[in-house]
Amino acid sequence: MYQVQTLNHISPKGLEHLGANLFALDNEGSKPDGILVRSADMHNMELGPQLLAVARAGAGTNNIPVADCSQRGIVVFNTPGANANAVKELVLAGLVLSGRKIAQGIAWAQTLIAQTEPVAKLVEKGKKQFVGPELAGKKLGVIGLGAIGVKVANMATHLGMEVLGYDPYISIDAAWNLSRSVKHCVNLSDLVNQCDFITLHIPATADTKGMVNAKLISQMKHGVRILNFARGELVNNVDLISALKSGRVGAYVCDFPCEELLGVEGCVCLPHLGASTPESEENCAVMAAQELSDYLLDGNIRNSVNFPSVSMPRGEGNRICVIHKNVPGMLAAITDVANKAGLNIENMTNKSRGDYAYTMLDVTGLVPDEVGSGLLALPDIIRVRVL
Ligand SMILES: NC(=O)c1ccc[n+]([C@@H]2O[C@H](COP(=O)([O-])OP(=O)(O)OC[C@H]3O[C@@H](n4cnc5c(N)ncnc54)[C@H](O)[C@@H]3O)[C@@H](O)[C@H]2O)c1
Ligand SMILES: O=C(O)CC[C@@H](O)C(=O)O
Repeated sequence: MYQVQTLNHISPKGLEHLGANLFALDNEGSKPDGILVRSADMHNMELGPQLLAVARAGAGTNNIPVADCSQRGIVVFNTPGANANAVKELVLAGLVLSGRKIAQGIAWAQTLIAQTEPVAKLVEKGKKQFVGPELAGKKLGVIGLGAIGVKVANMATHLGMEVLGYDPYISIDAAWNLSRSVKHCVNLSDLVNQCDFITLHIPATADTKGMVNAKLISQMKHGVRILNFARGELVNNVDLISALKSGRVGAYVCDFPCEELLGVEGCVCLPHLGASTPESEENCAVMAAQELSDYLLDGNIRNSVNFPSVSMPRGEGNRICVIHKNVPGMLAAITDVANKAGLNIENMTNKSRGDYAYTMLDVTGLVPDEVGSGLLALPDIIRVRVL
């Protein structure tokens, strides 16, 4: 029985994929084998030696200590694309909110109840302060053309916008899905200096944190409207607030409120609602639970952010799963231990990713305990499981 801890609310539709006879859900989680998480910050969490995997029901994994997990042989999964439509739809709202001063208009309309003049008269007198531009005919810059960025870019072409995209690491799949009317920018300056609206769809990493700063803003068009449904850390808030005050930035719509942004004129903060639809919560939970179950029960890895994708159909015998360093001689050393134990290797697969690699052997015959201990005694072996 595997113990699974949930650190956030995970849609019950996803949890149904963890069969009650094989998995025990334990929210106190003293010694979980697997963790299901959404946005809970795991950086200061103590991760026990028994922990095998963390499945993020969502896209961003910056709340998880991924490098530390890799070193300890903990597989981290995410759910690529599972919430992309939900975010795309909220970006549509964000585009309109950034231009038409809707949030400010709604807040103002609420104040009219206390006035002496009739509300309808006050509305017609006051509405001119909330005039804002249409989207059609304007230029939208999409930074990051992954699962969400591609959907946003394609949607914007249907709104009559001219769309420019920047992503030096775009995947082949994403490129195939991108509308051919999206203009490809080879550098960021080329995108930011011509766009009326800019939307961010990149992960928060050491390279991207604080990417929207005074220097980049100085290259943008005066009055540019910026949307951030990716991560708060991508934007230097001090620089952004000063640009909002000077009018260089016309509006900032973001999904990541923080102390300094609240109450700033021109800034519209949503409470991290990008993925908050029943459909997306369910998609993410189902995908994350399936990934976790497939790894815990059969050792297969799909959609990991720190280990390679490795899957093999399960045969009759035992399966030996080995997480190891990506260094020469490992396969020979692993198969040598199996051979010495008299095991016949029926099927085998091995893949590497960066500094790490994963090998699975399907063997006939019972696997003696000394195989596990023999493998673990080898240099550069991180984790061994016999399933
Ligand atoms: N607001 C929300 O609730 C919500 C929901 C989902 C995702 N997100 C955030 O949005 C991000 C993107 O999600 P996704 O599903 O599209 O992820 P994704 O991995 O499919 O796409 C990210 C894209 O960014 C590109 N990229 C990376 N570094 C870049 C850089 N320096 N410049 C330009 N492009 C760069 C990658 O090549 C990739 O194509 C996530 O990492 C997450 O932080 C937020
Ligand atoms: O779980 C959520 O509500 C947000 C998820 C989102 O930030 C993501 O990166 O996928």
